[in-house]
Amino acid sequence: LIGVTVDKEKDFSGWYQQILTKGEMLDYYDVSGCYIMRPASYAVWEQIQKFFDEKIKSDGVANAYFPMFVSSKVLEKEKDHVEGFAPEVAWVTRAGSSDLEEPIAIRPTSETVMYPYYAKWIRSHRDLPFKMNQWNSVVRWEFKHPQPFLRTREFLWQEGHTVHLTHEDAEGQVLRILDWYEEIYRELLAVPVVKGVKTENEKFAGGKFTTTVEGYIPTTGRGIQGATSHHLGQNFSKMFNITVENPEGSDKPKIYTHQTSWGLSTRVIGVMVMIHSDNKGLVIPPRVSQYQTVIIPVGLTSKTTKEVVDNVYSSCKDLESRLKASGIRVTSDYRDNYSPGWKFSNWELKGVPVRLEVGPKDLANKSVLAVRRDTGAKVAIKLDELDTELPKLLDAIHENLYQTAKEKFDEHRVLVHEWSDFVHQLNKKNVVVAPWCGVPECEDEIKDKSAKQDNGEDFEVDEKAPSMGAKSLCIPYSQPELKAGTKCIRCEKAAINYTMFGRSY
Ligand SMILES: O=C(C[C@H]1NCCC[C@H]1O)Cn1cnc2c(c1=O)CCCC2
Ligand SMILES: [Mg+2]
Repeated sequence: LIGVTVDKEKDFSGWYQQILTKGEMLDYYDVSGCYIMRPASYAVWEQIQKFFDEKIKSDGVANAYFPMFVSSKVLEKEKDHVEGFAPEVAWVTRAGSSDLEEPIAIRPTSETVMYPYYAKWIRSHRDLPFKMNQWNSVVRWEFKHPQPFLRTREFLWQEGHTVHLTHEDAEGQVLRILDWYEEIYRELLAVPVVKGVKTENEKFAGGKFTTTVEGYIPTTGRGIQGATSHHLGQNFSKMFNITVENPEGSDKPKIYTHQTSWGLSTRVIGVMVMIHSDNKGLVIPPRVSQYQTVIIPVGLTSKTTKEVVDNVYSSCKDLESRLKASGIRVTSDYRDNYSPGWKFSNWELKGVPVRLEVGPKDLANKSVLAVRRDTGAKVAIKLDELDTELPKLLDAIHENLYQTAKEKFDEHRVLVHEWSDFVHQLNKKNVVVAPWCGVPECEDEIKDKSAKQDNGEDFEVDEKAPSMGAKSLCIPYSQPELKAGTKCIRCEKAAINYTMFGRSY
């Protein structure tokens, strides 16, 4: 097993594929666009599930499970948002050698699966707020170039769907979930994101408004949508007749309920890897790493006496059980057919945050040598202080990963007021915050006119690469002050806000 042979800056997608497979996070599968999540990446997803499940349960959300199959008459009930995506819907048309009477869709999302039953179960305003979530997988038969974790034909996610008596109650739900999404990124994945609202062009067509957390990939200078939380208004309750009797009296008209839906998927793992990992392999933030520490015996040669060897191994095993008892996710590498040096590279490839080297000299000093994966720094830690020092070291690593990524994002998010500067900044791997008029046609124009090189030439179209046109990423909640008379970055209309634009995934 050799290390990474591709440079992150020179061949980003080749590098990305290599560290995922060599770091044993993922393997390729014989159905195109589908991948195997191996334990190292599934462990990340489990940490995210643990964190988020606790939050939503504290908010009164119940988990449930609905069938993955959707009949065509039900799926096509939500006309406007399905037909836009219809090419992505996968259908079952045959079982064994006999064709099905009616083809059956595999869920691409579960609105049309769940909402007919919401209409059946929700009768009185006392049933509200009604909150359910599914941890499941969905299928979208994407035709664009697949990317592990970022664009796959099946992915794991959670999809939350809530029902409220009022618009405001639903809005509160949307924003609470958005805050928890931001917290997953910041506190678990050490990834900074910008919270905001999607423009009319980019929002979920079936909803009222879409909120989002937007990430940034420094190597490509591209923005990436991290998760979305939608206010659906009464669009779906009118379509599926999800109503409650009026609390003010049964003679009053029934109330169409106000709904939300929100989703975060295994795409987050791809974002984390792309931001933190390096040319030695994966760098996994400690709070989501399958193993936070790996213990490796060192300093043993063919001349070392059996007594010393045994003492090193027994000390390692004691250390391992002590750290496990204090809640650290620890593993060890006692393979006697590999050298310590080989092991160091192997565990760096896997991205384990801290390596503990344990040798006769260390034990003589009653210490171990801790080596950080993020900076490579080495620090001797007293054996009897490990229980307190190691958690601190892991938190320091998390903080460093987050601050490093935040500085990069802040440095590459530039304020632009002149169109002549817009494309130039994109070509310097920046995302742009610019005054904007809010008109959808203007956004289309910005996308068309921004797929340019600095000399004004178009980029040659590479069907494998995502487009070079800049999309709106979000209207950030934190807005620069909009001075009266400020013009839209692209057209001469008055600007109504500052919007973040960027090339994206
Ligand atoms: O899925 C959503 C909205 C919503 N679904 C639930 C989780 C939150 C949010 O993603 C949008 N959407 C995306 N993609 C597709 C559809 C779709 O509705 C329907 C048809 C197939 C492809
Ligand atoms: Mg899609």
